[in-house]
Amino acid sequence: MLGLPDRITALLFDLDGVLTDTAAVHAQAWKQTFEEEGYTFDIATDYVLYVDGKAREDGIRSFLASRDVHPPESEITRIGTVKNDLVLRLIREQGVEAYEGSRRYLEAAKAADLQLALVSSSANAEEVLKVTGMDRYMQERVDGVVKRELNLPGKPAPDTFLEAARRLRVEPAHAAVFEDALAGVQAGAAGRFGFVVGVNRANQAEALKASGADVVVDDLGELL
Ligand SMILES: O=P(O)(O)OC[C@H]1O[C@@H](O)[C@H](O)[C@@H](O)[C@@H]1O
Repeated sequence: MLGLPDRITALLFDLDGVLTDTAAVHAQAWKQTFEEEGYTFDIATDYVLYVDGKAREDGIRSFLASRDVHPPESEITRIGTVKNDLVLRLIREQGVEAYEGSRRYLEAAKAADLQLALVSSSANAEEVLKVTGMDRYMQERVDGVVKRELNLPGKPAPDTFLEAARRLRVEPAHAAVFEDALAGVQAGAAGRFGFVVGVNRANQAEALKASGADVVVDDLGELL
């Protein structure tokens, strides 16, 4: 059913790039922020490898470490605030669109009585989910704010996905993970979830497979 093995009863969705087109906005905001800080920043490599899918501070730490820069926490927080102000401004200016295929998929999953949860690294997930009206599909939300409150390690660690499964009272083996970021697919594989769907929005089907995706699609509508 829905392109998933029969054992799957719960679906855990990433947000930016899986349900909404906000991944590109985040990438653009990170590029502008790091370039203003004096670094070269390539979306196809730097964003994909070091920042995509990770919590804000983890992304900053990981990108700067790739340049052998290891700043104090105050500096990480400062850069994070600059980027967040920018991404919120871009989102306000450009608006947020939910992918039509994803909306249809959520609708079908609800109709099939599957359990649904959102698992996003973003501290802005609640707002983004709400403006698209997709919050009504989700029984649970483990986002960047919850991650901070519970002090959970972020993606590529599996902990945020495991927390969502725990809240839905489902074993990881019976839950499927939907992710567009390499760090997110790695988290799904590390948590031994029953199925990992890689959503290829950035021409990286092979890398998603190599990171642990069981199947790779360009759009969730393909699974219907
Ligand atoms: O800075 P935020 O909104 O808390 O988001 C953190 C991360 O959230 C992820 O969903 C995005 O893929 C990243 O690009 C982003 O950096």
